[in-house]
Amino acid sequence: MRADTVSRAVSAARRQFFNEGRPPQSLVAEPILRSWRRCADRGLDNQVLPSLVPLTAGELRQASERNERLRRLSRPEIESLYAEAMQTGCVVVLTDASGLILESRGHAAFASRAAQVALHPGVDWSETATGTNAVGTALLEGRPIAVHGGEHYLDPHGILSCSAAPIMDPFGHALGVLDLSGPAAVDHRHALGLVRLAAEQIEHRFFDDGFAELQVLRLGADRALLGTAREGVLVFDGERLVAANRHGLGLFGIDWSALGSRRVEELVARLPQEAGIARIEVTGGRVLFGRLDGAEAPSRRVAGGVALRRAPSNSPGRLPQFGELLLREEDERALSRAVKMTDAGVPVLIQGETGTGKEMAAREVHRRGPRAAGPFVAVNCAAIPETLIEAELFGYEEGAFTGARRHGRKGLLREADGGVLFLDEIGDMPLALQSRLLRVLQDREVLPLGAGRPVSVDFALVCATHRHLKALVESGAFRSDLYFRIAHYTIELPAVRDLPDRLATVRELWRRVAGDDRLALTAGCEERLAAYEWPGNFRQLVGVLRMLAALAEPGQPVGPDLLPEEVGASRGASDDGAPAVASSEPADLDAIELAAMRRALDAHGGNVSKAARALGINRSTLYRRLLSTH
Ligand SMILES: Nc1ncnc2c1ncn2[C@@H]1O[C@H](COP(=O)(O)OP(=O)(O)OP(=O)(O)O)[C@@H](O)[C@H]1O
Repeated sequence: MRADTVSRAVSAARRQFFNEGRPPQSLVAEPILRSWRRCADRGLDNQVLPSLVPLTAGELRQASERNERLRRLSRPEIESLYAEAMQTGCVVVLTDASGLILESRGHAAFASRAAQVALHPGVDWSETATGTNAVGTALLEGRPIAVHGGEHYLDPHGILSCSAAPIMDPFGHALGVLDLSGPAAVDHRHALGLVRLAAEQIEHRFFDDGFAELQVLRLGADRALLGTAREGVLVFDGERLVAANRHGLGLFGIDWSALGSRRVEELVARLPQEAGIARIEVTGGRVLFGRLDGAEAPSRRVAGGVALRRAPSNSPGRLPQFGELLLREEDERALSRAVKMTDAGVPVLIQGETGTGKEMAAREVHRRGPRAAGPFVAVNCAAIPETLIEAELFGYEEGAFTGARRHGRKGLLREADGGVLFLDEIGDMPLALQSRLLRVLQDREVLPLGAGRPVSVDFALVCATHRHLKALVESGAFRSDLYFRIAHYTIELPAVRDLPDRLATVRELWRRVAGDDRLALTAGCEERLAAYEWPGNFRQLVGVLRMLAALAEPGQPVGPDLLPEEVGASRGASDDGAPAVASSEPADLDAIELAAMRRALDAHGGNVSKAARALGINRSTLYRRLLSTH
């Protein structure tokens, strides 16, 4: 009903704007209208999907390499949004600073529909290229934005509903955009809040390294915020403010243009002199809680920050662990043996359902083995288009085929020389390529396309699959000789539902994810998490825990009412009597979002502009959300 009203308003707005050439006052939010105007001024035709040529796989890889830090720091949030995307039929998208899609993961059914409008890696989603859309418009507006259905400039994009948040570095430059996109017909009202929180988490991670020589002041109106992504962070080089996160700037009502010019004394009366958390007087006589880490406070660094956020890695009574992986003891032993196997040149095959940690295990085997100083080259055999996989793996010489790069390409097998080659989803490798791979493994030589002579290679091989490889061999879909070549030593990673003590697993993962003793799960919430079957295994479980940590109110235990519906319903037992949210509080994400908006409004005396600013959304969005809930 509400969605109908909104989409009727948007249809009327489109009619007025595109057919009658007049501005649709108040029928769409201001940023959308601004964006429509920009597109119209550029002469973009709203009825035609422009032909967007995606980057080649090689060019995309180069773009990914250029954005390696962004991708690395975004990985945990992409994992948790991926879990969300799988549950809500969406895809999660990461772009670079220009709007080029670097990664897109999520629900296969929607991903293929999205691909019809070129929402896939290698395509430019800047506003200039694709008209009003969440990614491009968030980049231009410099803030999170949702663009639903007909709010997109191009008619064919009406099938999409997208929420995006720019990821800003500590100096105020956009590094990329995180986006959740799904079908327009489905109401994704909590998506914007989730991407905004995820972007904040990523931005916060940029302060974990790179500022060792400087003074890093962490501030919050509530001491429970310190150490979380919601703390304000200000970095001083001597007296001068040189970097900050948006919460830090927001506390003083300034923006990134203040970097380089503001001095310490213009912001705080006095930096803390003692280790640990102190009360700090800031401009205007306000008192905040703060902590100083940094060059001139080495003892403070030890006593203060890092320990608050990172739980000690050697706490007593820990579960068996291989690197970051939580495992059964027998799996830990099996993985230690795998390190010896790769050392001895024996290929290792890791089997397990999706999200059981196959890639993490392979990386750890590389990290612990004698080839740790060499490269780790991961190839997802299911993700590379069949037509490209040969060139990608084996490389080619200059001029080998039309469209080949000028100087040829080395190929991933040769890139892995001296290190570990990880062939993920090996069960999906086309049969013809299986023969070529087998030859490489036998001869330890690669023959690039168009090359006269083979080139010798030396890598350790780790393969992984979620498929039952033996059954594929029996059905003829996988070569038996290749199977016997790669499956000398096989490890089967367990599904979460098969772990011996799921409660202990949930607790240990929560300890890592929350990283803070002040964020606790209620016993009822823990029980439901332990009782659920977790079809997406650790990936899904970690994703849900990250979502809970992001939604948690500091100082309040997290109850089962914040759990996704299917997880919350996993057990009929009553809660432990210590619910995170009082029983009068709402029970789903939309309602939680609404409660957060109401609280923000209360906190700002009903001033919508201030409340919207505090929530990181624009005023008209806040109005729209509040009005749509009546
Ligand atoms: N055993 C584990 N202990 C802790 N976290 C885990 C474990 N396994 C997986 N994870 C979490 O799940 C995420 C996904 O892991 P990974 O990519 O290694 O799984 P996978 O089995 O290779 O999945 P897929 O088959 O879908 O590619 C990791 O980033 C991590 O957060």
